[in-house]
Amino acid sequence: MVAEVQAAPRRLQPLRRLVPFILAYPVRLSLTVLFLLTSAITSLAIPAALGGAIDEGFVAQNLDNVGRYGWIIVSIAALMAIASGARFYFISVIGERVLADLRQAVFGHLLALDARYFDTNRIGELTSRLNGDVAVIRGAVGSSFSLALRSMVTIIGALVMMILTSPVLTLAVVIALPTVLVPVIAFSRRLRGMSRKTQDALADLSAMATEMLGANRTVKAFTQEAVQSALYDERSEASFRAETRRLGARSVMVAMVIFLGTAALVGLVWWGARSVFEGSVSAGQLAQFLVYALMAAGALTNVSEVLGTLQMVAGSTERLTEILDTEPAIKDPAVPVALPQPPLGTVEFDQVRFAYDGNEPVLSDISFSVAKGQTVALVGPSGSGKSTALSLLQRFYDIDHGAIRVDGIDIRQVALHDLRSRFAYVEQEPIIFAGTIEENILFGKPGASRADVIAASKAALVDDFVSDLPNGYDTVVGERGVMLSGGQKQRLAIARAILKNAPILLLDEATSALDAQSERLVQVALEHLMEGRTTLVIAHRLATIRDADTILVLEAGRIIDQGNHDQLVAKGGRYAELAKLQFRDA
Ligand SMILES: Nc1ncnc2c1ncn2[C@@H]1O[C@H](COP(=O)(O)OP(=O)(O)OP(=O)(O)O)[C@@H](O)[C@H]1O
Repeated sequence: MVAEVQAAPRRLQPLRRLVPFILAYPVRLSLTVLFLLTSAITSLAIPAALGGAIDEGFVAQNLDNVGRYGWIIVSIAALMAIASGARFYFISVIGERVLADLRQAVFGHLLALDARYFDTNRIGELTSRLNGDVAVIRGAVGSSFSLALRSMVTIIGALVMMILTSPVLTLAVVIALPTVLVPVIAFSRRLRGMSRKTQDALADLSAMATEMLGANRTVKAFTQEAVQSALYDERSEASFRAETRRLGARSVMVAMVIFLGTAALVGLVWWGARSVFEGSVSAGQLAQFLVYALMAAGALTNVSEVLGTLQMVAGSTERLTEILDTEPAIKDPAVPVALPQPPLGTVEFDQVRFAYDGNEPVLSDISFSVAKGQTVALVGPSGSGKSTALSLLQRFYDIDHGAIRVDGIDIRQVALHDLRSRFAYVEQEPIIFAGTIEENILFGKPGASRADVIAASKAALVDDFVSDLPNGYDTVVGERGVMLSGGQKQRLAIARAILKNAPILLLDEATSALDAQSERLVQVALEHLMEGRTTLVIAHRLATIRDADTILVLEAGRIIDQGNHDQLVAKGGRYAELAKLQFRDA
């Protein structure tokens, strides 16, 4: 919203950011300029030939000359047609190319941004920038840029030809010009701020649609259809009103240009007729001059129209470059330290303290270590900071104090890719993508062979249900895996983690129990996954913590107790209470 206030004085400046994208294609750009100039020059030659036809043909009553000039005009027109077509093609292709590059750059950059960025920005708003704003630029880069360039060349060319044709008449035009230009410029200023506002309103709208459509089951379950629909209507109406205001202002501007332009033209014709009667200008010259003046005026109108569009493009470009300019807070170190090879699989938290956005610490003074192959269970009431600990280990956020080490190396000294390659993460609510079963498993290790996928599936007991599906591994599972049961989704996520074959397993156990049969299958799959790996598990099942080498009991972001199950039970106290209340099958 701050940017919206700043958008006005910056005017078309954001467009400069598109320049490097365009300059990346020098050959296409040169061809565009070549055809642009050819089409402009040829279109300027036609009125000159017309003037000749009038003076040497019509006024001199010489039909041969009329024919000769006719042929000249047709030849020029042919050249102009070819050049115009080629110009349209090349500039459109550049437009599409720039667009694809921009879209790719923004998406790639978004994926590289850190967790905190996504905590504070709405996903729907970001996808709207990626789609809506890119579309605005697409609409303009091909047509408006082309029109703006062509109009500018035409204005300059026509002006030169006007001076060559009749300096006196040109002087008259130059004197009359400000009466048209001044109001137009004043008005286009008002249009500026309006553009970004309408874009923001649109982004808001599309963010809401993305969110609500994604959550359509929740909407239905809470019978929120009418309420959300009304809310959407309200915002849609706001967007409509903003757009209407902008269109109104733009229409007034167009009307103004038409009226002032016509009035100026009538004055010019009168002044020209006077010059012809006085004998200082020939009839052919006047006709020629008027066509140039009309061309210049037409081009000027185009410029005023294009200016409105370009301001919109500037707004969209700005919203996209804002993303490109956002530096990820979590980055690779300048000189990354390599993790040991082969991996040791050890984890160490050393007096770690962390707070989300400078609030109360969510974790304080957290110290523990996990040896190779050990299983450490994190338990504690909701909100005690268990998930946060796993996020910190994967460096989704940077800690405020202390150190986290993997294989003895501070994770801030390691390249992010290397660090995260060391973990297999199984989330509480596994994320399943809209593709096929195989694609979902391959997410763990892109490029793995079908045989490896099947081996992982077998270990995760995914193979069982996949072989019953009509399309097997090529079965499309629907957005977020809606076509799979809860247990199947969990096993699919486990297969993905098995395929990744990382030395350290991070497991966030599902809180809700599946039915006994499903639960048993998931358990077997998990046992296969944990085999030979160091495991950090946020445990909700009694069976899991019973098997853990060490249990860390968290409360309000601190480790209040640790030991194995039997030791902790023997101690009584907080753990025993938790065990009674919190753990499934307790
Ligand atoms: N992205 C975030 N931004 C700000 N605060 C957060 C964020 N994620 C979690 N918190 C806060 O941090 C605290 C610890 O949350 P965390 O998810 O780590 O707890 P948890 O022990 O895993 O809880 P649960 O068992 O309910 O998942 C909570 O008070 C929560 O509100």
